[in-house]
Amino acid sequence: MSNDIVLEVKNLNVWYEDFHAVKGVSVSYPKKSISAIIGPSGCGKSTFLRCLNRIYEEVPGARATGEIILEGRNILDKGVDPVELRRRIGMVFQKPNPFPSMSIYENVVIGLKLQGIKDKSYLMNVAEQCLRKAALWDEVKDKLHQLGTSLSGGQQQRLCIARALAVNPPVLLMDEPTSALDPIASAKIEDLMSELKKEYTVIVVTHNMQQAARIADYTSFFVLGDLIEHGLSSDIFTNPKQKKTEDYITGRFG
Ligand SMILES: Nc1ncnc2c1ncn2[C@@H]1O[C@H](COP(=O)(O)OP(=O)(O)OP(=O)(O)O)[C@@H](O)[C@H]1O
Repeated sequence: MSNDIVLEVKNLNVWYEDFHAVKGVSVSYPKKSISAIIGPSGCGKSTFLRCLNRIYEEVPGARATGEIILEGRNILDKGVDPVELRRRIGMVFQKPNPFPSMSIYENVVIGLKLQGIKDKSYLMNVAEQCLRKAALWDEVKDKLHQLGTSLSGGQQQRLCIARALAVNPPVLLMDEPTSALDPIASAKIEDLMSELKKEYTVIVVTHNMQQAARIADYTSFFVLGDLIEHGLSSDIFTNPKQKKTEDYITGRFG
């Protein structure tokens, strides 16, 4: 695996019982880049993303074969602790999901507290850094002890991003992170993603092709569990190699 690659997926297959949802997908993710996953509803985008930090396992009857190599290990191996894995591969969901009983500050530092870190000044320092990285600090610095759920939807999503960053994962997964937000809040998250790629690798599922074209360096196009095409977004959106990709991006199919 080249040094520039942080995550490499090799021949990934996923089944829900006997339904084959992801079919032999191979793709590599370079460090410090944004990759988008696009495709029609039900094509396996979320299933694929959910394999990358193994949360697919929470669906009874779901199983995956193949390899997902992170830091030299196949994360699908039974010996890999999923809790530890999720500290290396963070995730942000479609609907902002701050912990409802926790303050803004507690939401950010909970991952570190669960690791046994108690030093208050260290925790406050990390909270500030992560809220700054999530472009939320200025809006919340005077109310860190209010409930996370008291924030607006877009602020809650940035809080969830800050929470994911607190354990310093090299890879951040985002499953339609802006689809529940208004256009202004969405634009803020897009700007934030472009900022985050200076340090992190971001892999995002989106229904919004304009969003993929705007922010993603690379795009994967899925249909019915197959990866039809993966490449530079500039190629996928202006000069796709596959007829199916062209039909999809021009709105003739999907
Ligand atoms: N928990 C599940 N049990 C059984 N089948 C599932 C489950 N989750 C998803 N599937 C099936 O797997 C396929 C891929 O679903 P997935 O949610 O990954 O698609 P998607 O591309 O993310 O769709 P959407 O864009 O609509 O969110 C679909 O046919 C779906 O019905």
